[in-house]
Amino acid sequence: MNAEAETGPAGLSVALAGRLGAFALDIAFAAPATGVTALFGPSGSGKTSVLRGVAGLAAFDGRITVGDEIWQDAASFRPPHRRAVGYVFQEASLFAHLTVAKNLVYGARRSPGGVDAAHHAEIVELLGLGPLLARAPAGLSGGERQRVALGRAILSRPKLLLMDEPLSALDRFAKDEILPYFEALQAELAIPVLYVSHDIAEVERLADRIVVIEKGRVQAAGGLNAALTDSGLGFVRDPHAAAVLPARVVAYHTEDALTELDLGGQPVFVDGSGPHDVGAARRLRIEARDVSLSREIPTLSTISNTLKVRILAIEPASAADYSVFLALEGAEQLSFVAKVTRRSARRLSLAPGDSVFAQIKSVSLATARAIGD
Ligand SMILES: Nc1ncnc2c1ncn2[C@@H]1O[C@H](COP(=O)(O)OP(=O)(O)OP(=O)(O)O)[C@@H](O)[C@H]1O
Repeated sequence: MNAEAETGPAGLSVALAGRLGAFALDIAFAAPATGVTALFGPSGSGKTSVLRGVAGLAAFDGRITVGDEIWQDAASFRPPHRRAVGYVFQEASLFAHLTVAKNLVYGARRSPGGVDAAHHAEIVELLGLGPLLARAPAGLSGGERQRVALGRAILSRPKLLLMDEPLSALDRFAKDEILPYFEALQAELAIPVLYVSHDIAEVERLADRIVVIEKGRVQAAGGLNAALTDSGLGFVRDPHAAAVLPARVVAYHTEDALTELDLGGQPVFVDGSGPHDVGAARRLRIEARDVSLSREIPTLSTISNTLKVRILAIEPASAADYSVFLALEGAEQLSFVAKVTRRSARRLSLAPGDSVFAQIKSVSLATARAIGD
């Protein structure tokens, strides 16, 4: 996967270097003007330090530009209060003595345009905050508090949204409840979002791009699909390793309750997901262990999703298995991975460059969100 720096003039560009005690940070990456860029990496790799540096809360050397604004370079350093960031932390720090309604407009009152009623109504609607407005923070659940914190951050009209593991303090149930709100909101945001996480399931659902950080350095950066299926990165070694691919809804087949999508020119059928808007972009999640390979079109099979693919590479996954890296025929930039036994790979004489058929046992819509470009 190649590091990419092309984001156009309105994007975010970050280059920071410096020390925090014994820890050395030296990173550079770019993010497009819209969409979610996940900063992903192990604990202590420097993710929070990057966000703090971007917000001006930690003083590193370097250069930061947001749209046409220079926040920092060799000659200048904007202090934190002059960097229009919305910052959402692990634990929402709401004002205990103010209602949700007043917490929400706290940031907006200080923003240049003040409170915009239409924007306010839209954010309240997207985050489902209406029923909470009169409540005090003390009575809210963890997920509700995070929705309020996110609403407040956005109503301050930031040029950049920073989210530092906003779901990590929540249990799985609360996470599942809040994720659809995050997805809906992020699809509407017209600013770059940096999202720190070490939960790959969150990244699969929310991110458009990934910057992998390790020991204070950028290990890799690129689009979600490319990162998740990069043999050089660790994602494919997870037992639940999955690729996430952009698809478009073509039709809903009422008689079978199946949604048909177009994946790089090939049809894919997804069940149980109800009617969808024809033409809408969606992301598909395909787990490597749900993919099997065949030399011929499997006709006598109950599996309905078969994709024409080309083998890019074959690598050992365990003593018994290989990871087979695949590109979609006709849309080679889209990739996914099959986990197959070494025995089967030998039996089929699988080799890089071969055209084969991938049968997908289970394919799901990872989220209601599309993958941004
Ligand atoms: N003010 C500081 N002084 C000294 N060392 C610091 C300071 N702030 C952070 N560090 C160190 O810098 C390294 C990176 O920390 P950082 O919080 O950025 O990592 P992270 O990737 O966000 O980790 P986590 O996922 O655990 O939050 C850590 O080793 C940390 O101990």
